Amino acid sequence: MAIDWGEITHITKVDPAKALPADLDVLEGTDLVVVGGSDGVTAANALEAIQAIRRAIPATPVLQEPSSPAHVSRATVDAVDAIVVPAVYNGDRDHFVGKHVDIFTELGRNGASAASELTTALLETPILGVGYVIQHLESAAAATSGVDTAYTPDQVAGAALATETLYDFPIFYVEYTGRYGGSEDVDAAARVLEETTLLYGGGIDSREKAREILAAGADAIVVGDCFHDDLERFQATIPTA
Ligand SMILES: CC(C)=CCC/C(C)=C/CC/C(C)=C/CC/C(C)=C/COP(=O)(O)OP(=O)(O)O
Ligand SMILES: O=P(O)(O)OC[C@@H](O)CO
Repeated sequence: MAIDWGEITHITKVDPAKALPADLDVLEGTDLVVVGGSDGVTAANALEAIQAIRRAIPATPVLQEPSSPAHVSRATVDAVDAIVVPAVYNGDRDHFVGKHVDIFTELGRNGASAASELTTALLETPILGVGYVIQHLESAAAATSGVDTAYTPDQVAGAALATETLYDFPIFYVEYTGRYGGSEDVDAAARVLEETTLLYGGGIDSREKAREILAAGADAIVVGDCFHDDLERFQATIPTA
């Protein structure tokens, strides 16, 4: 299904290494689901989560965000609307360039010989690059990506502008995963972006925080932990019309 980013204000990030709530109807109000995580993810648990979400909300786009090639399989790729691939501006070289060249080297090699099932599936599926700035230094995402320094708001704006004018990724992501970072970075990024979709994630667990981030200019908020930890709070993060 085509994704109309202009219509998306609430995104749920589902970690396949964590248990899903028994009743997934709670996802009814979210506009898009991303399946991904840094620790304990496998292609098998990712597929299980994707399939359960598809069954619960068949009209909602579902994306997979692998943080390693081991998280994807022919089945996961076939089951989602797009794959999102992070590139971390304030991470180490591997997590902005190295891993991407590795994965496409592998895909090219397979494509040139007996095309593997996974290569074929990937080449038929939209792959969206996401420019990330990871601002919570104690998070698993920061450890995974070699992030040891947070960006100032001016640098966040610079990374956002580079995303739009140089790298041409469709999405820029201010990532505070596990901690609420407030609206300053979003405000800085929103001032320079015209076309690129601006996402904020990290510690959103209330209507007030959701509103603050959207009011600062994010196109959408991403809610992760709260979906796994507290469904009542999760529901409060879904903006009502
Ligand atoms: C296209 C295919 C098949 C695979 C891509 C595999 C690659 C190259 C992935 C990119 C590796 C990379 C840059 C990882 C960054 C990790 C990241 C930004 C994770 C996002 O954080 P969450 O996983 O949501 O956060 P927590 O786990 O901390 O909650
Ligand atoms: O888990 P939380 O803190 O809600 O963060 C959401 C998302 O940004 C994780 O990638």
